[in-house]
Amino acid sequence: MFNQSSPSVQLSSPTGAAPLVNFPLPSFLASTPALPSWLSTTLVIVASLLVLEQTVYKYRKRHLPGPQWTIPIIGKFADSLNPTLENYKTQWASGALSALSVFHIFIVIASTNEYARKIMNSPTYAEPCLVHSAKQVLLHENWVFLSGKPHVDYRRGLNGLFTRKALGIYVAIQDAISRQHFVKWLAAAAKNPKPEVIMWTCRDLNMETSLRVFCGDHIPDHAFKEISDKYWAITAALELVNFPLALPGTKVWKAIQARKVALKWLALAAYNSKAAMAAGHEPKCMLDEWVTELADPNYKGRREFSDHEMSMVLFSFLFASQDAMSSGLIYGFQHLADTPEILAKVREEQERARGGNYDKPITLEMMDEMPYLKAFVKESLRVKPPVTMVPYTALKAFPISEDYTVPAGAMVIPSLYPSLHDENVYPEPDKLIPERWLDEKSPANQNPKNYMVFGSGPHKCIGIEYTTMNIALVLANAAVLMNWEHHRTPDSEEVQMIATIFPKDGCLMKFSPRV
Ligand code: HEM
Repeated sequence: MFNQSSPSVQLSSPTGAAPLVNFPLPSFLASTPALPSWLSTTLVIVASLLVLEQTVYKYRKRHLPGPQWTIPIIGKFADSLNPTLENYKTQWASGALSALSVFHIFIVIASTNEYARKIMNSPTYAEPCLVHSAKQVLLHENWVFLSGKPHVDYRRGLNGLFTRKALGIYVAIQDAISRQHFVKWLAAAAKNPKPEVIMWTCRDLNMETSLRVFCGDHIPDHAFKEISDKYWAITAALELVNFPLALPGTKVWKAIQARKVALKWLALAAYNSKAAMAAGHEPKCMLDEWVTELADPNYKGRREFSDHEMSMVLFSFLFASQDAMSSGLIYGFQHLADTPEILAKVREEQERARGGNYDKPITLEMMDEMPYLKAFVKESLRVKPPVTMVPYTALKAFPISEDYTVPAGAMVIPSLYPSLHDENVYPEPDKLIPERWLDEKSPANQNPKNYMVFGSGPHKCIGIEYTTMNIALVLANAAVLMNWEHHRTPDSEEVQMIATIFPKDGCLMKFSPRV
């Protein structure tokens, strides 16, 4: 195909020194005098652009493991459309840092705990970009995209929404909603002798819990349904890199429409909450807590938040929690069903902590008496971490190691999964062993930096206590009110990656009342 005596395209290095590449043109281009000049010019331009693309890729990748060439224009787009944990495991195994490219977005993947934490703790070099579509979906002005001091200050103002006092309000809502959903689950199971996929039922439970915790009664019931029905469009758009234009009909466009609906209702809730608190009502949800805190004369931070701004904050919480929490709940159910000895211990603890009275709503004080359940939740999230990696963007050239600098503008992805499956810290890393969290001297407890389920650094998850409390509470009520059998399939242990991770078969369960 290539002829040594053909003319060549030369590309200079950025320093202007020797050419980086001297690429011979294919002989059919060089020696076809019959081609019209416009066509040969076009072909030369196209060939030059293709060569440039490869050269830039190789220049950025340098010695990192990864494909030697990138597929023209789209790169590894096909893989990013259908990501698998197996492919990522191969990528992680290829090196502490490795590279690939999708739609000209150069991506560096970090697999070790050291590099993952370095990326997440270097705010001057890198900031979270979540996924490529996140700014379109969440809106550019959303607080989660702030960095440095403005981010720290804004976040400090939100910490009041996750205090123990606030969690005490939320726990009552979570308890009531989980019971209502279990009644529905049992009624549906009584009518249908076959096991059912719990992927959707868990997502519905989580959506209603989140919206009621965030908004209480400040939005009507049909708003829950509308947000819930449309939310899948947002999940579906969370590919690492999407088709670049949000044209009508594309996944990102559909996600934007769903966000508009959610923001409309959340802003109405903010408006109603402000009115209710001004009228002297008791705080009953997260918004009420927020509005009350802002009105407290001792409160030091910023006091004015528009309804739209509040709606964007709540939407950031919904966005951060809907997929991750649903994943955590589904694997919680699956893990308990697959390990009856652990479920038996959870039930024994429930008996002790609740004195056998399961009609009484769970309180935070009761949850303090459930260390085994909390250890189980922590371990279940470790074995199957909902978030396996968190994409960041390099704000400037980022000298991540002695011999490699991530180019400015590249995506740089700290992977969480490998840290959570490090066998030096978690012997038998794929095995579910809640006890490893009950022994303070265990390697798991001695190496807290490896527990990356919620990230690390200034953007570490703000909802950690909220999350563990909610998953623990749902499983606590489920364990005492229901029995459930896992219908195992060849795909039960296979992982499907849709923003977060789920069992590939959707997790088939058969529920029955516990009498
Ligand atoms: C199983 C459930 C959850 C998991 C696994 C999870 C995990 C994470 C991870 C890995 C990050 C990125 C951290 C980083 O960049 O260092 C994050 C950020 C965040 N999470 Fe969560 N999360 C969960 C639930 C929640 C919930 C329930 C909320 C809110 C109610 C929430 C709110 C947030 C927010 C707002 C951020 C961005 C924080 C910032 O930029 O400062 N998450 N979460």
